[in-house]
Amino acid sequence: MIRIKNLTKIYHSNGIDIKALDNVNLNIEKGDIFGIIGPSGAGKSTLIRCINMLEKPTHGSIEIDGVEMTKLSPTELKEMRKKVGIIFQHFNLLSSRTVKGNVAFPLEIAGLDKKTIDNRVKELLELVGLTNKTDSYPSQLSGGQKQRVGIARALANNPKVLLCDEATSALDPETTLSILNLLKEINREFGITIVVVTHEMNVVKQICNKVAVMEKGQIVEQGLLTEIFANPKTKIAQNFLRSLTFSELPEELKDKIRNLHRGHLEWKIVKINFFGEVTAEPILTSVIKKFDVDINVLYGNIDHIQGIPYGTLIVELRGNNKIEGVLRYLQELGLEVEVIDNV
Ligand SMILES: Nc1ncnc2c1ncn2[C@@H]1O[C@H](COP(=O)(O)OP(=O)(O)OP(=O)(O)O)[C@@H](O)[C@H]1O
Repeated sequence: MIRIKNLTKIYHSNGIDIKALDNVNLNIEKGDIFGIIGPSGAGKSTLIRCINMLEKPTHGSIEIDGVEMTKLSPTELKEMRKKVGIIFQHFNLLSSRTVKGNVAFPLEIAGLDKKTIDNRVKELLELVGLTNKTDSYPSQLSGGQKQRVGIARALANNPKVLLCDEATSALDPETTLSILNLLKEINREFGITIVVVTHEMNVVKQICNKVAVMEKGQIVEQGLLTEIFANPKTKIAQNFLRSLTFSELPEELKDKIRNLHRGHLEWKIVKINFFGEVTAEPILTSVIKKFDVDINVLYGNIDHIQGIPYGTLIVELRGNNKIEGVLRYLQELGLEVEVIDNV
């Protein structure tokens, strides 16, 4: 559906060259919800804006549905852009137009007659759940409602691809979830391919089937979300996954740890992060059997991404001269292990 080959984008700013994209190669298949993640400045927005030629690549090729985007005339590009909708972090609505007027805008530009436009706008507002806001202005809407208008507008010309540039970054978690559910529904119902640029792993976790990780203008890792999740190869992907577990201990847990009765045995508080097929329970059982230590589970949190478990366990290990061996064993099993010294 989208084939990107050797894509490079260099910005020229105040006499210096900034290589925002450095030889990017990417294949996005029809029906994918494809996540592009990476830290600030990695080149995510530049990449998504190159896909619909809002940014002109310095070199390389972008093919959508068999059409080479970089070679189109202005008229051909205008026609092709109807196939590629885009939504933005700050919605980019026209403040002087009502909800209806915003959604109608691309249809007016396409030169459709008033009756067709009215019918299509009605259909779109029903789809995004905004029929009761038809005549409201953007300033009268919540962030989530504004993004729903953005989505209706982006879908107006029946695109094959929907690009989402940090589309939920300005929204609270609950509203984010409702927008992500709407995107999922659109993907399922109309088979629209969706490309999602985000710096939040949580967004990717909710909706994407595939993901590419970007760093310094390059794609450093890509594949099925489940594969990357089960076996992240780069440091940056590992860090993104870590953002799904918690880094700061809850106060109640700190109190609990401070008040533990220790006795005379050697002890350590250990945080274990696990992703993928390695699940916690059999591991703890085998540690107890193998090392003859006591394990006191202080905290546990397990969630799933598309059926794959991940989570955090905080345990107290007790047992003289055994603990270092346990830590090594857990690491060998591929678990991320951290000794918590100070709480
Ligand atoms: N119009 C521009 N002119 C000059 N440099 C730019 C321009 N747009 C982006 N850049 C630079 O290109 C690099 C990539 O920027 P880009 O916005 O694509 O990254 P990003 O991953 O989307 O970051 P963020 O998550 O902060 O939006 C950065 O170094 C940025 O400063």
